[in-house]
Amino acid sequence: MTLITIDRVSRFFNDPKRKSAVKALDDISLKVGRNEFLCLLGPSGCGKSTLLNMIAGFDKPTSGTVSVGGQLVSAPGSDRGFVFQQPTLMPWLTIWENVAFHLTMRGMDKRESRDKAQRFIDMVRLTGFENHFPSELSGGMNQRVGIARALLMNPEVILMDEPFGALDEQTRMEMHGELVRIWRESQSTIVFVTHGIDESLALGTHVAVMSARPGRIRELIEVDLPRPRDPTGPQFNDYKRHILSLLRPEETLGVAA
Ligand SMILES: Nc1ncnc2c1ncn2[C@@H]1O[C@H](COP(=O)(O)OP(=O)(O)OP(=O)(O)O)[C@@H](O)[C@H]1O
Repeated sequence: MTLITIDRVSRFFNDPKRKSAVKALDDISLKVGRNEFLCLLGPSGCGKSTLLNMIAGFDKPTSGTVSVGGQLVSAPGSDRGFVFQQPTLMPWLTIWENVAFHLTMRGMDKRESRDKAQRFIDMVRLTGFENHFPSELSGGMNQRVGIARALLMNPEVILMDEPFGALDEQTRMEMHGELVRIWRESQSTIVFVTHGIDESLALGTHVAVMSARPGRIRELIEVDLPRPRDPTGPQFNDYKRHILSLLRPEETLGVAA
């Protein structure tokens, strides 16, 4: 069942200094089904974040439409949780207060919001760190707090913009395993921006490969690999080779010539 529909979306940004317009996205159409894990993959500047921001309602298409759950997106809403590249936690609040931030902002009683936050603190495996402050946790742990905060609102879809980009390789791989477990447990739909081919293949049920600016969808690939995925396995490498050929068509032609 389709949850997100991106229909013929283009986005131009005005560049007043150069008196020109930047075409960031060109006629993008894409459907994301409920419970899917879609990775938006492409080179730097191809418009991945711009597309994600439109699903979030932070930005609007120049033409075309984005809808979530059959509703046209025109502004941010609690049906869409967002996890940023940096965890964006409030350093003066404890972990549980950060996770429960949106509830307390809405005036929910402290005890009730603490109880609600606990389920998600447990889910991201931070039990025991409830009263710590962000500065006392590692980068990966803080990113888990950001994920718990997004999950708490029980959104239809979780939007993630390169959330593990700042982590070391080993922690990133550990976070991949955790995120897949959380995605399954919470039965959520995830749209995840990355420029890592391995990362997209480790996580996604689908990978939308985008071309360099102006961003277009080169191919939507369904990833039919068992989990946990083996990044050294032959099938994984077949997918990787295919994605590389989509991302570097000019270079491939150059080599062939
Ligand atoms: N607010 C803005 N004003 C002007 N140009 C913008 C704006 N936001 C994005 N762009 C341009 O749109 C294009 C796409 O940017 P975007 O950040 O979406 O790419 P990206 O694929 O997410 O890149 P990265 O992987 O480096 O984060 C870029 O050329 C960028 O300069």
